[in-house]
Amino acid sequence: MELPLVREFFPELAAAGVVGQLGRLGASVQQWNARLNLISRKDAEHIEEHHILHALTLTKVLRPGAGASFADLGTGGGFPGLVLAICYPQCRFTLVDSVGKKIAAVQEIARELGLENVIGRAQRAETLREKFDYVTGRAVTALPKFLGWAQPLLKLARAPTASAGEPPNTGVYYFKGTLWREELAGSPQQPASVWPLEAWVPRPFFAEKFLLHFPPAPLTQWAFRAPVA
Ligand SMILES: C[S@@+](CC[C@H](N)C(=O)[O-])C[C@H]1O[C@@H](n2cnc3c(N)ncnc32)[C@H](O)[C@@H]1O
Repeated sequence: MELPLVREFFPELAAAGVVGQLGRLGASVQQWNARLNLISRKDAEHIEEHHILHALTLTKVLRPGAGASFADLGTGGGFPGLVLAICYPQCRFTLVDSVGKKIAAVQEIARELGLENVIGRAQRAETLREKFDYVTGRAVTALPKFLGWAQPLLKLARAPTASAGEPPNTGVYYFKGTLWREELAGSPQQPASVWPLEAWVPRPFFAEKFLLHFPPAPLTQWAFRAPVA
């Protein structure tokens, strides 16, 4: 699969030689989608923009060092997890979804692409007990609930970044529309950074879509309970 938009908006990835792998990922997910509803039919037709490009916006801010560990919660057809696994072969990715057949497909896609840095977990995110440097998610559940699953999975000690001297940027990365403000109103846990995706990919599909970053927080900060009405 040719990826002209990826080449246009992520020339650094073309230089890094990963566009071919991303194209094979797109083709493989489309093939699987014909058998199994991994992603919606409309999204499958626009897989480059809706899934690959969307997930790639994370590479504008992530700088994981070698050996860093990621959990992608509610990965569905492997987004953003599989895209990141291609971009960061030096890191380890645990892709989690409660639907077993989606994880079976994601594992098969990873095998077809020769991605040795991916493992799948068919289980509910809230039952995970491992620790990770990064937790990612898109379109999984409301933010307070997602943060409640994700924060306990984060290592509190910061992992090294790829370039010495850069600030540590581990934590939770979640994609969300403008609703994020409403969902976190009154919560002590506010994002440390909010990036509008349109700044990186100025196309209508990315309008009002954001990437939010929450650094690892001690228990007292993430265990927020909404006040009883
Ligand atoms: C709308 S899909 C999004 C999939 C993918 N993140 C994407 O952006 O294309 C939401 C996924 O979250 C999964 N999910 C929902 N609740 C979950 C939970 N508690 N633990 C693990 N996966 C969950 C669903 O099975 C589904 O595959």
